[in-house]
Amino acid sequence: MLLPEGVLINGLTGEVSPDTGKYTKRLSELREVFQDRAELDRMVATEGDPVVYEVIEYKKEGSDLFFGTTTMEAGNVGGEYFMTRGHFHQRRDMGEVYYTQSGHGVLLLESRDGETRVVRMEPGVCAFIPPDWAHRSINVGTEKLVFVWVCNVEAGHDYGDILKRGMRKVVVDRDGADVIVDNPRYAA
Ligand SMILES: O=P(O)(O)OC[C@H]1O[C@H](O)[C@H](O)[C@@H](O)[C@@H]1O
Ligand SMILES: [Fe+2]
Repeated sequence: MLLPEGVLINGLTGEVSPDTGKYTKRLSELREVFQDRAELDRMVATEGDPVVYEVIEYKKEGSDLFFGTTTMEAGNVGGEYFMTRGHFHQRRDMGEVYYTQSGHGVLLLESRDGETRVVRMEPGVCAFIPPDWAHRSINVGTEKLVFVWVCNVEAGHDYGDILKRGMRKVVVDRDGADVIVDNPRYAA
């Protein structure tokens, strides 16, 4: 029998206590994700391959739900803000919840038929990600972006389409403001 438990989450650092697993994504592992690969290579070589985000989870064998945090560093690659890979769920009938704790971000979503939506990620905003919308989070601020996510353990990740083609829109820095523009590399 699974037992109830209170899990302490630090909304400024993303620390989860207790946690059951974590991983870090560094810039060199996200080469397909960014437009300016020469600049990315330069940053990897000269800036010590910076951490872009860390995921910490709390998952109990036998449960239908799991949750955790994603903590995104501030930064950009040639003006394109640090972002997650982005994915659809393998299970097309399963959505997700993202509850922003600190920082400033953009949640970029794309439906199967190519509609784009944006939900601003600000502390206190709980984003509803409906089933079958691809989702990517982007740190557009100057501090860490920390959010709690809650998902069904069966949802799974489908990275294929997004890693291959990118999303239709990208979020870039223009004179300190975040703007959403067409992805120059997007190939339908
Ligand atoms: O897996 P990515 O698209 O790079 O996003 C990183 C992570 O972001 C959120 O925390 C999701 O809930 C995770 O399932 C996801 O893995
Ligand atoms: Fe997801």
